[in-house]
Amino acid sequence: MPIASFYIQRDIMKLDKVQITQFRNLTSVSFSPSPSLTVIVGANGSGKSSLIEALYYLGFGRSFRTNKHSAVIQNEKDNFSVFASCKDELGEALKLGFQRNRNDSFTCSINGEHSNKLSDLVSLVPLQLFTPQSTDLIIGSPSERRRFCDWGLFHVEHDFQTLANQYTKFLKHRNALLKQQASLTAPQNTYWEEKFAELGESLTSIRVSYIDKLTPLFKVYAEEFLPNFNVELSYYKGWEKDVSLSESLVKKREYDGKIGHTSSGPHKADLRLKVNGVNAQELLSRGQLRMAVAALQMSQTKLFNSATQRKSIFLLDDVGAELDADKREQFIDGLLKMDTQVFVTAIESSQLAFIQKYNEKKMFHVEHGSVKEE
Ligand SMILES: Nc1ncnc2c1ncn2[C@@H]1O[C@H](COP(=O)(O)OP(=O)(O)OP(=O)(O)O)[C@@H](O)[C@H]1O
Repeated sequence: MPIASFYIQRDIMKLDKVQITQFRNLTSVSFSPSPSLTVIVGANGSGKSSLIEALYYLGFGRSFRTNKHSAVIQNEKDNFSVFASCKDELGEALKLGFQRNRNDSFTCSINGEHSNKLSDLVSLVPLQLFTPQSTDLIIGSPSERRRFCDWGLFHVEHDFQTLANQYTKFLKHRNALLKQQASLTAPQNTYWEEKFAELGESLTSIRVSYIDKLTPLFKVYAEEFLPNFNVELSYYKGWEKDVSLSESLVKKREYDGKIGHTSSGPHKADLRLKVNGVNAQELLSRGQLRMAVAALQMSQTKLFNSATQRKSIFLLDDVGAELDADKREQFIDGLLKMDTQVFVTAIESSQLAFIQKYNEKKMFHVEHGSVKEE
């Protein structure tokens, strides 16, 4: 039986012990985070972001800083590993692990059972990240925003990943036909386009219904974080309005043939954010863009909680950068109110003076790759 189906009901709640080995400058680190707020403080280069990056591997199987897995493996070592123990919703212990080797192979483990299917692990660890670079969600390419929606769908809709994988397979096949300049209307090829259109429409309807649920939640957070702006979220499905995907594909066949790939479909979709009627990046300051990202992520957290009855994990790296004290507090307050397990890094604890008010917190100090509880 595949591990994922065995563990399908075994949703994790909170990480209660973390062990990181040979990850950047973290040779061997072990700590027990708070189920609520964990604060990690340390000087530049001490290893704070590395610790966040290692946790991120449990939720995504990759880094948010580099595409080269070998860059995070400690110099002169052959692999790194991250282990975490947590309780599932029945209160039973669950042990999760991820190991990546220099030869690029990796292993996920769930209660000692090994798997090389990443989704087995990451489906158990609903995790979001906020860093100073998170403004890419708004100013970056549409793929960033599709990834954002798809994170929610992956964790909320059981069939989403299978559908998305099938769609990608048919997209690749249609693109291959276009590159070979094959006739898409030839009897042996029509199946591919028809099926591609059908999958594309299904993927779109699942995304549209997700965005419909997200939008009212986002409105509430946007009013809180960007009170002086009129913020609107809309979804571009990836082809022209008022026609079906199949009609759009027919219309663009010649054009697609020239460019050698498919120009219509949910792989071209986008989530658009307008502020006072113009694109958000044209009007908002960097700090305000970050607040818009925070509002998007908070609404995603809220939707995740209500759709699954589960709680998620939130990593906030370098929270002092370009978020003023009030906004930091508002952000962390909001996440903790939703019973999210929050990890925050800062260079100095004075950047987080407001955390005194939280009872259930733990503070750690990172120095030259070692972590001590304060
Ligand atoms: N593969 C590696 N092996 C060993 N050390 C590494 C590796 N990659 C990076 N480092 C070192 O790990 C240290 C920790 O970096 P990290 O980015 O975690 O620091 P940080 O505490 O977040 O600092 P800042 O506040 O400047 O962002 C750095 O000194 C870096 O040079």
